[in-house]
Amino acid sequence: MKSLLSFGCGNMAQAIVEGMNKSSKELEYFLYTPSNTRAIELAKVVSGTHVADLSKIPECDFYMLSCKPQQFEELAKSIKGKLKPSATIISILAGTTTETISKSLGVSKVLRVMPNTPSLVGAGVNAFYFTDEVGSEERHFLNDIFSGFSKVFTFEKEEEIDLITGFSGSGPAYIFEFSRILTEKMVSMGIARDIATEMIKWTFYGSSKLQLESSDSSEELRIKVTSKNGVTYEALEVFKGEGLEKIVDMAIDAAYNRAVELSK
Ligand SMILES: NC(=O)C1=CN([C@@H]2O[C@H](COP(=O)(O)OP(=O)(O)OC[C@H]3O[C@@H](n4cnc5c(N)ncnc54)[C@H](O)[C@@H]3O)[C@@H](O)[C@H]2O)C=CC1
Ligand SMILES: O=C(O)[C@@H]1CCC=N1
Repeated sequence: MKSLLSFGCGNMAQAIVEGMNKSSKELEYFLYTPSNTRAIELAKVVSGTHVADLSKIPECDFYMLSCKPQQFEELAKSIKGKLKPSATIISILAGTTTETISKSLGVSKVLRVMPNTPSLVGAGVNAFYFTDEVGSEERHFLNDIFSGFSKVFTFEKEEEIDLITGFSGSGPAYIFEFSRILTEKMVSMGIARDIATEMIKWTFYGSSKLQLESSDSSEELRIKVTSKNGVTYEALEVFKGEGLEKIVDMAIDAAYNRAVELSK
């Protein structure tokens, strides 16, 4: 059995570790957070081991960096030179490059991942970039483990990870925000909150399922909903008139610029 230690057990690490644990029994988990609480909680959920402090770090096959990019420097200082030398580092940090990780930790085998939170329910999207030093056996193992709870896309150019961050990494937040706005509008028009919440959730779920299972493009699927002189058309005209596409374009550029800023 291989082992993985996660440094940080926040929202994203929890989604990945729980996703892994549900889909595979090939890993033993070690969990660390500075304040202990969430590491203890996650250790219980995945029958793992809580690491109380960094004075003695267990020898593991994989170490996952799961703190915020801004917390990495502090983490790196506390773990440099204490990791099993043959281990592969998995980083989920937005922006932070494999070069920074390699230099800060004195390591060369790094998998940089851009995950997303639907990993928690087995429907994540994970983008991979490996440094050259990661061998094919580790690449296959990691690909299999992550594929158990997500769709894995491997990129050959590291810059592409920054590029896709504002799409698949941040994407769930856009969906949840759109979902929130629709739900609130429905409630304001008199529909009971619990009914509105369920109806919007199912509308998103059904639309995603249809999009995945249909051979139609998203545009064709949209056209099939939009009756001539009908209801949907009026709503879509407002989106068009108010510049929804431009707004999305600007938002994605802002996300990308931030990812690039974090990589410096
Ligand atoms: N939340 C998301 O949807 C996504 C997050 N990410 C990346 O995942 C990483 C974590 O994000 P979240 O889970 O959302 O943040 P979070 O704030 O929920 O979790 C951060 C975790 O790091 C721990 N931590 C803080 N300082 C530390 C230190 N010095 N050493 C070890 N652990 C430390 C915290 O205790 C906490 O458990 C970030 O780098 C982010 O860029 C990437 C894609 C999606
Ligand atoms: O907001 C962030 O910086 C991270 C990266 C993508 C999703 N969460």
